[in-house]
Amino acid sequence: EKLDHESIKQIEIAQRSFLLYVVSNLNVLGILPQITKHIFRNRLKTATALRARQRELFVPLIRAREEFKRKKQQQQRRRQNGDQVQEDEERFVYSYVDSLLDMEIPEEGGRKLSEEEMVALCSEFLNAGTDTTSTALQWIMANLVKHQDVQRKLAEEIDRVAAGNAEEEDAIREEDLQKMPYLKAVVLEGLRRHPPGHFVLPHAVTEETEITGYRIPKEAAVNFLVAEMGRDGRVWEAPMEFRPERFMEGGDGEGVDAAGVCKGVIKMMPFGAGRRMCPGLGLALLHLECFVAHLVREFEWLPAAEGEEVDLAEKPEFTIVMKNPLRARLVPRSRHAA
Ligand code: HEM
Repeated sequence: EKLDHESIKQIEIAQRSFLLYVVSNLNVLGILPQITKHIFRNRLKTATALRARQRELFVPLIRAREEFKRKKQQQQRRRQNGDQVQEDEERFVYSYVDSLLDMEIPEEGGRKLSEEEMVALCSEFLNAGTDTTSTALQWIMANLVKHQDVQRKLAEEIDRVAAGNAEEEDAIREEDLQKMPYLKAVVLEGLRRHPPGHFVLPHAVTEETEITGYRIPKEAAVNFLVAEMGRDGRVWEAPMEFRPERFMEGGDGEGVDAAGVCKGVIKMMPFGAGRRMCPGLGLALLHLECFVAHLVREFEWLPAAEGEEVDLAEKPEFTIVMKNPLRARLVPRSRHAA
């Protein structure tokens, strides 16, 4: 909140450059790394330079936070000792960086994280929490442009629920979102049809195991066909069609929860499953519902030009993005005209 626009822009550039470079150039180092790290040493050099830029941007912020935290802790100790402490205006809200500063690694003698490790974790956290959500949002809005009937039905639901809000209150409240089942269905359908990740992060088994006749060797990389699961014709009717109604009463997705599970069966898994499932699931759904509700409440989303079709072709980046990014014509909804 306190960073100026330019500093945020710099972080955005550093994050995006790092992410795109690593995804398209460093995967090869996973194969025989002892050899490939020499053959592709220039790629490693570029990635190291991109990481150095992140360090340059993040370390001052991490140190400033550490200092602020120390000051707050001192104030608290003095207050506990009965001293008069001048209240400063800034509240202390426990943040992700605070959790990194507090962390101790029991397996390594309780040592703290190094700055280098904190930079890497901040970078992963920022990418995990932004690229995924913005990709999902773009796919959902693209489908709303393509399916005007769905958009109309959604706009009606939003208006109906938000109608009771005070005139000057522009924002849709979090509790309003709970009363919008069709909005939830639109978001779930977006995640089913276009999961931002077509795979989860690679997993491995700690011991050799057998699953339905397949031997999984110890430490072999295991992954899941996330996108295929959501598009499986044996589970979903007309799986390639965007039909939020399927998540409503009587549909083939009725009862499917945010994690993609219905009565103990995993029908889709855009957030992964099990212990390493996405920890940001709740926040992501809240963001998506909140953004979609506001975007649809404020504007009518129309094709960019008469007869222009929305192209649903995919392109792999860090997530699977729209090959041709969404172009749309936005018309303010009439409630503003009054
Ligand atoms: C639509 C939005 C999102 C989708 C589709 C998504 C999806 C995923 C998936 C598929 C995984 C891998 C799970 C696995 O390997 O089994 C994952 C991991 C992760 N996600 Fe998300 N995610 C989203 C939003 C977020 C947000 C908002 C945050 C943080 C604020 C976040 C933080 C993380 C982190 C830290 C991990 C790694 C967890 C671990 O390795 O234990 N994600 N996410």
